[in-house]
Amino acid sequence: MTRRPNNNRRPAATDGSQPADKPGFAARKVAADILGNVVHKKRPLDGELDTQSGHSGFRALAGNDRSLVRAIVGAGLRHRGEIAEILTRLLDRDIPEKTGRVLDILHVAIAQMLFLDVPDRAAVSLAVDHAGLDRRARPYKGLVNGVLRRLGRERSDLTEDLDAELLNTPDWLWTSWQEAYGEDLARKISTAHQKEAALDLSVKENPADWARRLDGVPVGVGTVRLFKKGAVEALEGFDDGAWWVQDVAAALPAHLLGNVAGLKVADLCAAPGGKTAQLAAAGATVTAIDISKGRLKRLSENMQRLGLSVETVASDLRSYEPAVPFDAVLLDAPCSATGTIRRHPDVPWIKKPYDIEKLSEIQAELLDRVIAWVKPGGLIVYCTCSLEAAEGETQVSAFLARQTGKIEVVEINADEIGGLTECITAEGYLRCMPCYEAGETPETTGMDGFFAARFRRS
Ligand SMILES: C[S@@+](CC[C@H](N)C(=O)[O-])C[C@H]1O[C@@H](n2cnc3c(N)ncnc32)[C@H](O)[C@@H]1O
Repeated sequence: MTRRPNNNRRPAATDGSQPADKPGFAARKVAADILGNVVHKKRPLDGELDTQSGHSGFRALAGNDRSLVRAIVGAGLRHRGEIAEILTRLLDRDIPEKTGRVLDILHVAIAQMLFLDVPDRAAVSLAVDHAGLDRRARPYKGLVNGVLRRLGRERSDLTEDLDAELLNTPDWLWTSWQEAYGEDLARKISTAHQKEAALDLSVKENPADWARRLDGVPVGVGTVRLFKKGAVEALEGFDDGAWWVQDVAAALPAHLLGNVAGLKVADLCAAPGGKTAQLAAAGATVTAIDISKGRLKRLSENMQRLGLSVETVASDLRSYEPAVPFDAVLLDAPCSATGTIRRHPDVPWIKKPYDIEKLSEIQAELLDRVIAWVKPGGLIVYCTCSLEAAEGETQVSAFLARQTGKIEVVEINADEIGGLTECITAEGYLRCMPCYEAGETPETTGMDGFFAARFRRS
């Protein structure tokens, strides 16, 4: 009987060791898997990188390899359009679908060669090993080797004239930003997305003192910005519940309700509780409502650490009715989260225009419902961490047209948001942009894209 060749046998490296055992191989393989899961299967990156419930290969890695995976996937997503364009310059024809992970392997290698401090030699050799060990990619091992070596040799020619801002933004998002803000601002937004965000903390009190203690800078209103990396749990004040992680822009909407001490405030779509904590720390009696029991559990854990007491309600706001109206309402509506791309570089590649359509329908429904949940004369703040006008400015225009006479806009003043005049629109709304700065800081690290509008019930 003639034996069929065993295509699944692992090839040995020249020194006799298996390529899969080489240092750094496991991290590259996991990076290609995760990149593929995000881009092709639309799985959120945070879920894949969760150390408890994420990708099994990621969970099995040591700490330094996990950091490497985060860096590779982050660069691969931030620069995805540039990498794809470089590949079209390198390849004579498209790589067919049936080649399995070949494209992901190439993206991972190019991300390292062009955007991380990894020697070409290591990136190329591990990519070639990976292709050799993957049953469907194996026939393309030579192509992977040839393409990556050519990139190493002809790097400057192949990367010339790349329109990074345009390439790294999916067409539909580019069109949306260009139509809403013009090309110049669309480019600045895209440029800001190439850079990782700083670590922003909302402090319960005394931001100047906490900035000194944590080696940070006070920005916005009650935010301390840090530029060092590392585990937040190890920072001073974490165990004592002195602060919580929250982008400077995300911290602004809660301030728009003014002095909430002694008021009954509904925090709608509250989990994991960044704004709940602000309101409770400012002395409000907070009812935090969210559809997700799991996320509310996290909110409760967060409040416990912070020593804050709030009521939690698990409910779909599309059917919820309060027993009595609140003094004020904050609606942080579910949205596309395109304002958080600096922190979540997967967002452009997992969201679609259809998501914006569906989400803006829910936002409109919630906006119409909440008017009755606040006492006459009470304030409603609506906000989204989105750059899309459909979830911000045009959403609110349509709301005002539907509810004429029942509500009025209360314009936002720059003094209420730490003097960030750039973030106030002509209509008196809040429009934060990733390319805006939150104050004078040693690094330009911007802020999340956020929209907020304030209304008073008639
Ligand atoms: C942007 S997040 C909220 C962030 C939160 N406000 C904070 O500051 O930490 C949106 C939240 O809306 C919740 N949500 C989505 N649809 C909902 C609905 N129909 N009713 C209630 N909550 C909903 C989600 O579970 C999610 O926690």
